[in-house]
Amino acid sequence: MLKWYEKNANNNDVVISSRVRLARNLETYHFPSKLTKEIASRIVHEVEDIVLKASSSHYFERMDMEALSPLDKVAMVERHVVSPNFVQSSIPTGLILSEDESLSIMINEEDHLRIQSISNGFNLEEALQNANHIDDLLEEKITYAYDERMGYLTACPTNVGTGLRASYMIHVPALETTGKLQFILEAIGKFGLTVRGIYGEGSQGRGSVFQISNQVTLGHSEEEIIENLTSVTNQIVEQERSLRKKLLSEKRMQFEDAVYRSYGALTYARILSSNEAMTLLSDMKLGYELGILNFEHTEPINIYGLMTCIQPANLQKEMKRELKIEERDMARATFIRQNLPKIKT
Ligand SMILES: Nc1ncnc2c1ncn2[C@@H]1O[C@H](COP(=O)(O)OP(=O)(O)OP(=O)(O)O)[C@@H](O)[C@H]1O
Repeated sequence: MLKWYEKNANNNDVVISSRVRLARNLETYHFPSKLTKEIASRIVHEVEDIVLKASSSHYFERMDMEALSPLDKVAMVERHVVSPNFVQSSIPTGLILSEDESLSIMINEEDHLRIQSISNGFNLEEALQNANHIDDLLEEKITYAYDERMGYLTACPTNVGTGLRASYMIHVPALETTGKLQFILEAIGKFGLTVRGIYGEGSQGRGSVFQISNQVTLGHSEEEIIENLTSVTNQIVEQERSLRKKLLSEKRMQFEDAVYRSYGALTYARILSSNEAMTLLSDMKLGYELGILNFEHTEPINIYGLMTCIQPANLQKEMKRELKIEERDMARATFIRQNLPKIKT
């Protein structure tokens, strides 16, 4: 089965994916930071039992976190399945994952439960629906830590209330190169939103990929949070699209030159770091979406899928062995050459 990021989606020229995550805790236990290993392990088994026994339209698998190699764990972080903190946890953790990796439940991350649902493209409704489905399923069997006045209780006060963080992963090369993204970053806090790098909190944007999400969960309903985020994201999408058109009409030759140079480097380079590859693939994605690059493939081209496969740990998994940095950069260039769609001449 294809992973969510390998599938093609409509309407994903700017919004690559939509994510909802719900933070939940079990009423009868301390938050994870105060748990003994024994209790943490009990929670893992309790939750796994409930989810795996419940009839569900999605196929779930229980991942044995202790059996996974460090490389497997980092590869999962790169694929946005788990957070970096989760794979470094000092207490027993659990992970339940759907086959296409769009749905996951992290057990004993910062909260007992982190339910995550990702949808390809601009589709937060679907992500919310799927997350709520798992939430309802768990709530039938588990009593959550909940306060009538405050809502869901969580380890970090910023998650109290709905426990919901909604986000869009966006590709905004035109806003970034013209410096306009900086203004957006400065203004966005007023709307209760934040922009983070490609791997969430504390990470940098790479290949002009960022994430925009709600900062506060208290005092607003799920619908309000999503409506606010979607309306601001719509404005960003419109600005990015009109800036792309403007750049293309005012500087077409420079634009085409930059796109073809990047495609040329991807086609012929023998050594590529992941940062450089991300920048070149970002140019290629932009050139493809603006109709500068026309590929032989009749099917839509999924460039974000390629961006994921060339990340250090996923590349090593693809090569089925551990590689030193220099070997990795060579393997990345070869992998890209072999998987790059051909342009029509
Ligand atoms: N729209 C999205 N599509 C795919 N992955 C996403 C999206 N938004 C966030 N992620 C991924 O989810 C993970 C967690 O992101 P982030 O740190 O922002 O969130 P969080 O779960 O809300 O955690 P915390 O509450 O601890 O800040 C990261 O790997 C991030 O890349």
